[in-house]
Amino acid sequence: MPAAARTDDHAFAVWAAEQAGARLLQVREEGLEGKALKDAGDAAAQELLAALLAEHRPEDKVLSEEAMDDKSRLDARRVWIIDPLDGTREFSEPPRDDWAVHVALWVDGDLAAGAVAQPALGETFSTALPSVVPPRTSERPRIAVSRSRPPAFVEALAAELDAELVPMGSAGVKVMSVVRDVADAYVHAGGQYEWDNAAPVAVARAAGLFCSRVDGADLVYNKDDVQLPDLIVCRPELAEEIIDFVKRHGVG
Ligand SMILES: Nc1ncnc2c1ncn2[C@@H]1O[C@H](COP(=O)(O)O)[C@@H](OP(=O)(O)O)[C@H]1O
Ligand SMILES: [Mg+2]
Repeated sequence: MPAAARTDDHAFAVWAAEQAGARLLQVREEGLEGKALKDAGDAAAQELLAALLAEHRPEDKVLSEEAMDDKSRLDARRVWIIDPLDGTREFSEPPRDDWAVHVALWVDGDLAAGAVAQPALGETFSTALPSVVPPRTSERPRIAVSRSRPPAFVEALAAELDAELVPMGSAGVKVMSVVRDVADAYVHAGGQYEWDNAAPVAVARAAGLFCSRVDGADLVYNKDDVQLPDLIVCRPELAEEIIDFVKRHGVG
């Protein structure tokens, strides 16, 4: 473990996400396919992250997609919100690289640190070294959407903004696509959970991107109900138009 990760939560998030990412790359080499590969990936990454958190941050609570929800987190000051494998479907389709490991830390009411590892891309984005979003390379806005379940309203939004849709897997990968100038916005509705977007939003905010619910409200984490069904992450100049569209048309 790097010395900084002992005391620095940003560095710990990066290290833990990369450890789980390395484990997932190994699992992908074990000859499994389909559901067996998905299940093995979810289990291996969960086991590794749970062990690292128990050993190195024993006082903290954890909210994970792959573990029972321990409600004592609601009275805690520090809660790690993790998705050991986001984009499980794409993980099971090698050599796709649109899957990720999410590690976020929530402290006293808001996200305080986060890392999103994209192991098959060899990249980790984090609050340890906030990303600098490159200048926009596309004149037409590009909107990242779910590859397997794109929300219907995003097509109408794209038509209004004269935008192009860029389908890909994983919420973390879609948020990082905005950080990387592969897309200019990620707009989602219809279902998601805190672990799907906590670490990505921590990273995107640190990079200066706009992040909110689709109606412009704040994203709130470590709630009793962990559903967080919709969000926008975009270049700041696109936020008003997107929220305005949702106010006029809804997300139905
Ligand atoms: N309508 C929905 N309801 C619940 N979860 C959803 C959802 N749409 C997307 N997600 C979750 O968000 C993540 C990204 O999905 P997508 O690739 O379709 O954009 C996936 O996480 P997991 O892969 O961790 O299950 C997926 O389960
Ligand atoms: Mg997920």
